[in-house]
Amino acid sequence: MEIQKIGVIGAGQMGSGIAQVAAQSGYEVVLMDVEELSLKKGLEAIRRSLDRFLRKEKITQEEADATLARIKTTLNPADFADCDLVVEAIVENESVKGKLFQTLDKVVKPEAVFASNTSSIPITKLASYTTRPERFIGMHFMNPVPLMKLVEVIRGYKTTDEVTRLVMATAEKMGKVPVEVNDYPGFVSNRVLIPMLNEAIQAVMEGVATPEAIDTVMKLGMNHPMGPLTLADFIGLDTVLAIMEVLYEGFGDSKYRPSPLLKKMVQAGLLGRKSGQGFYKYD
Ligand SMILES: CC(=O)CC(=O)SCCNC(=O)CCNC(=O)[C@H](O)C(C)(C)COP(=O)(O)OP(=O)(O)OC[C@H]1O[C@@H](n2cnc3c(N)ncnc32)[C@H](O)[C@@H]1OP(=O)(O)O
Ligand SMILES: NC(=O)c1ccc[n+]([C@@H]2O[C@H](COP(=O)([O-])OP(=O)(O)OC[C@H]3O[C@@H](n4cnc5c(N)ncnc54)[C@H](O)[C@@H]3O)[C@@H](O)[C@H]2O)c1
Repeated sequence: MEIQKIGVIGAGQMGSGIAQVAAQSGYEVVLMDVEELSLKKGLEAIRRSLDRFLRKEKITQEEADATLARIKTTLNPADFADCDLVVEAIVENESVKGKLFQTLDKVVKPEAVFASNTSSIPITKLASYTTRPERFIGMHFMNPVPLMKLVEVIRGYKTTDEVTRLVMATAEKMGKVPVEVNDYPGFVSNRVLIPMLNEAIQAVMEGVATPEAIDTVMKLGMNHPMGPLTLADFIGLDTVLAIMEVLYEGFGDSKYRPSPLLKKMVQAGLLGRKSGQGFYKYD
């Protein structure tokens, strides 16, 4: 089987980035969301990113135009019927993702591969919502997708070798470096990263230091490109909380208990950059 047409569901931070790199790599792309406004915002984010590459002469105007021409948007899952690969990047919630995959399973051709960009939810669990667990896999991109090289590839319990090879090759064609990891909550990336962010949030709650000071310590002390609070705001505090809850539930270990401050901020709608405020304010 060859991948020619890729469906992407969710036009948020990750979905818009995945649609962009897929289209930049020559794939035909269908991008879906629940409302026109989200699709419009997703396309705007893609244009902004392409403009940045244009300014740095990393791409030509023709390449930017061709990339946008390869992306079709829709609100209708039926438009995914002839996709070869469908990548899901919607809210980090198992039952919402499961319901979506049940819908897709009925309309997308049986030989198509389903991939989830989930940050933490076990792939074997998500695959169990479909009738094609052999053709279900985790394809975990990093934020911001156009810049970050890594794609964590996670097999479910029933994922075939053929599907794993196909998805690794697709990630390479997108200019990414696929790394295969086993199917445990948070995989490798978030099992290691997100507890660090949660601990930094705990340090803010306990008054160890201000967010600015904590970020400066990690940037100058550990050469991190972004401090942990800036990164948490960048990822989205709702997503950071959802990942901690998956780790806590998945491992049953109190070391993964989400910070009460994190919970309170999400309850207050302070989700970080995407809501205009988190630990910092954004224009
Ligand atoms: C949660 C999960 O499930 C998994 C995850 O993703 S975990 C999060 C993983 N991601 C990270 O850890 C990101 C850490 N941060 C970084 O690496 C860097 O801050 C960054 C690459 C995001 C930005 O780099 P920066 O130097 O801090 O800021 P900035 O100056 O804005 O950007 C650097 C360059 O990239 C460009 N750039 C940034 N975002 C871009 C985008 N989306 N598209 C195109 N270009 C972009 C900027 O234009 C800038 O270009 P110049 O060199 O010409 O100035
Ligand atoms: N933010 C990150 O740094 C990051 C990195 C890697 C993976 N992820 C994962 O990617 C997924 C998306 O995260 P995000 O940060 O892009 O979130 P986001 O909030 O920016 O975007 C999610 C998008 O999905 C749409 N959506 C929600 N339910 C939908 C449905 N049923 N059908 C179609 N569209 C729907 C929303 O309207 C929104 O536009 C999550 O599983 C997250 O854990 C996030």
